[in-house]
Amino acid sequence: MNAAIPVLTAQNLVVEYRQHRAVDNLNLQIPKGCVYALLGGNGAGKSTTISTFLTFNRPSSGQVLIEGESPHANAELVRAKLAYLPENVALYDVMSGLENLTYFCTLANIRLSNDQAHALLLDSGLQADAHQKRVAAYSKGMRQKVGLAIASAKQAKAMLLDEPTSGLDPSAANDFAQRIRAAADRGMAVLMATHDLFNAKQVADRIGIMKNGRLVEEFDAHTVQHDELEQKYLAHARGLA
Ligand SMILES: Nc1ncnc2c1ncn2[C@@H]1O[C@H](COP(=O)(O)OP(=O)(O)OP(=O)(O)O)[C@@H](O)[C@H]1O
Repeated sequence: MNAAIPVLTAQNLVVEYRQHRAVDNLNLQIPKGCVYALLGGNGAGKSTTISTFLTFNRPSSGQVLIEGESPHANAELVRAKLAYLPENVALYDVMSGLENLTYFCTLANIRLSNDQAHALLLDSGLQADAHQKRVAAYSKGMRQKVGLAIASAKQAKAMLLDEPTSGLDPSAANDFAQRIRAAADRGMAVLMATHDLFNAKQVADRIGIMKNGRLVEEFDAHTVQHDELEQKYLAHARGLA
């Protein structure tokens, strides 16, 4: 792949539900190794953007691209290149974390040895004594770690996360943020929709604020302090920006 091509691109993306424009001329580029946090109030269009990359929605006009190719023209791209962690990671409750990981990898034609599966779970932060326990007994944070292990095993080029830290206690949210950062540092591109400004500041390289389907502001996360970020966010939410 040409290194100059971003992993995830939205080009003049418009997504409409009947008459309602949920995403309005969105332009985004997320290169390898970048964590992009998409902020915005309820109904801003964040989840619709993520769903469009996953081909759950079709663009009304414009396009999304994965490494320069449209997943709407080649559906295989989503399976081969993306990992998706929704707010509640869908796993089989009757199986252990280890069994879920190997099962989902088998579906993706990836064979893991027992040692590789344990190593992936450990690397994703799931403590060893939980690997063989049924997922029914897992906390939300533990389920997410299995989701991260699946994403790592797939060697996904990009990970899409919707509200990943909602409902996690501060310590679990911090731990999760560090795992996301580590995945990006290994080269993954990450698009994360979140209401968690603290987490966004902590983990992201770029931050975009959406309102009424439009990207109203975008900046380098390292150039703003947490309180500035909160002020920017509130100014857009209150219509003052
Ligand atoms: N399946 C759907 N059918 C019709 N309208 C929808 C559908 N999904 C979302 N919408 C509308 O599209 C707009 C954008 O919704 P979206 O869920 O993308 O926002 P969001 O920024 O993710 O919000 P939240 O933070 O509440 O999850 C909203 O006005 C929402 O009501």
